[in-house]
Amino acid sequence: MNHQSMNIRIQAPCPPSPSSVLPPRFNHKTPLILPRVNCSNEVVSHVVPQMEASSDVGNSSINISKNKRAFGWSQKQSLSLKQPLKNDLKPLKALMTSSTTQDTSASFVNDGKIGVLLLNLGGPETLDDVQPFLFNLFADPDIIRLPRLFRFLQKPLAQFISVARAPKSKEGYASIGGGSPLRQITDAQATELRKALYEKNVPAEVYVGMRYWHPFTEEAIEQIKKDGVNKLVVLPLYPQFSISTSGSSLRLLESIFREDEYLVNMQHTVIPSWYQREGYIKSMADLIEKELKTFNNPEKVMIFFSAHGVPLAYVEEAGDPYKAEMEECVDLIMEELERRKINNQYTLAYQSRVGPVEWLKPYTDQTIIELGEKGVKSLLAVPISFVSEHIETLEEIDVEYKELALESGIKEWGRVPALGCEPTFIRDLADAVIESLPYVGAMAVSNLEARQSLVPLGSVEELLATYDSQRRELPAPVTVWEWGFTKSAETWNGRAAMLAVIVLLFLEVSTGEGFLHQWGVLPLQLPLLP
Ligand SMILES: C=CC1=C(C)c2cc3[nH]c(cc4nc(cc5[nH]c(cc1n2)c(C)c5CCC(=O)O)C(CCC(=O)O)=C4C)c(C)c3C=C
Ligand SMILES: [Fe+2]
Repeated sequence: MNHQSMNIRIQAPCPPSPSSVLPPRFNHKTPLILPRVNCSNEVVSHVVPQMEASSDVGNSSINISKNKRAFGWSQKQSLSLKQPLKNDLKPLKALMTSSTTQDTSASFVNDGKIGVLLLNLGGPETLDDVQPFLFNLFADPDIIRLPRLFRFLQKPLAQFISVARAPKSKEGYASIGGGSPLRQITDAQATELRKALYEKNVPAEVYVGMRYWHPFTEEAIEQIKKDGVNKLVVLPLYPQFSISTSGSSLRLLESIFREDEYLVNMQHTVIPSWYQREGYIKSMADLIEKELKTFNNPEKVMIFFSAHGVPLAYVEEAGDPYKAEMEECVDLIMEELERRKINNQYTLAYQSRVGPVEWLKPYTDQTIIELGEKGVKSLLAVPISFVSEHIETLEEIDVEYKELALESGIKEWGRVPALGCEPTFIRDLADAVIESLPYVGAMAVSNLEARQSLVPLGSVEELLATYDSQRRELPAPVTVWEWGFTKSAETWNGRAAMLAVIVLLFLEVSTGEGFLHQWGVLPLQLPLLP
């Protein structure tokens, strides 16, 4: 990635250097909070605890330990700032307070029009949208990665898989009311975030850019340009970073930025993940604490964190920090609960796998069965990877997993709602945005201290350069053949079938004849994305 071509304006004291990319693991210490689904219009008072912000930026260790205490951070996530900070690193001071500071905002708000771009996945709004939505999803090389030689088949394959999967997906969406609630909830979150920013004296417009359905990221960017935004904070609505979610959206954004005169000159910064923010952790703990009280014996309930899975190779071969961030997130929530004298047993599993390859384990369905076998009687499901209700909470958890749990001997079942527009959460998102403002346009910071600082901020291209440099081609899931009815055999059969499909598709596309043409799947109606 060519940093020069992005023409970032550097505000930081030190010039950019090739070593200025963020560390390989996107384990950034950014703060945030989230609340619940009822996006009301209530006016929210500012209750973020005021922290004692030292004016002595030079003595970083003192500042940081104060913050750690105030946040109640664990030893595990303590900051590794060993060297003293330089006095000229002013933005860091702002980032060290969770109260986010009217004074911080004042100095950055006045000279420019601020925009916040919320990135999300998007979902079909009607049943007719389901197949084209799935096409967009499977056409994304960050979701299905074909070997270089077969890249030209990405769209035909996406068409094939989306058509094949659409009936099952449609059933799911039909059962939750005929479409995904994602757009409505994300719009409401944007509205509440704008209000929260305004209440903190930071007037900013908030935009929603979806990856696979309306309003597409491209549409949001057009609006951002029309509105004359010149300082942009990019905030993916995924607490934990994954190549398949935030990474994919940032990659798209980077390609849009690269090709656009206006955007090349717009200052921006990115908050790549924020699962470790005090506000988010406390909001999750609040929801869990509240839901536990609905059980007959709250202390006997197994807290069951269920995260959306990703293929194992993303983590093991491509360096996706998703699993590590997820585990740390769960630890932080449990530590917060322990501080509240809630010492329940807990577990983490991964749901929603698709396709023939191995995904992150343990799988949610298998874990539920095992817990039933072990005699667990009460289970509280906690969706952990996403902050809105969506098909995988409303259908997969509430219907499929609940049924499985009851069949497996679990007697009492509960589910924590997604955060949605919980006021504490939205306020913390606003704080995260405000804390990032000093970094808008300043991300080519070569300063080691800044890169080690608590905030995982980075410009789009720097983040992606880092993650690209870590990542190799996604490998085959199994490399050795084993005889018998084994996992290996299953995988190789799957691969053989996939190869056959690819060859057939290739023949179809090149000859214009075949069973897909007979079924009307081909010729393709491709241009769903610009
Ligand atoms: C952190 C959240 C998510 C991760 C990680 C993720 C990875 C991932 N997903 C698929 C395949 C599908 N995802 C689908 C929908 C969907 N996925 C997420 C979140 C994550 N996905 C959301 C929020 C949604 C939208 C839900 C809605 O309400 O509309 C779908 C479509 C639904 C279905 O048919 O099941 C698919 C397919 C892969 C392959 C993947 C990682 C590589
Ligand atoms: Fe997904």
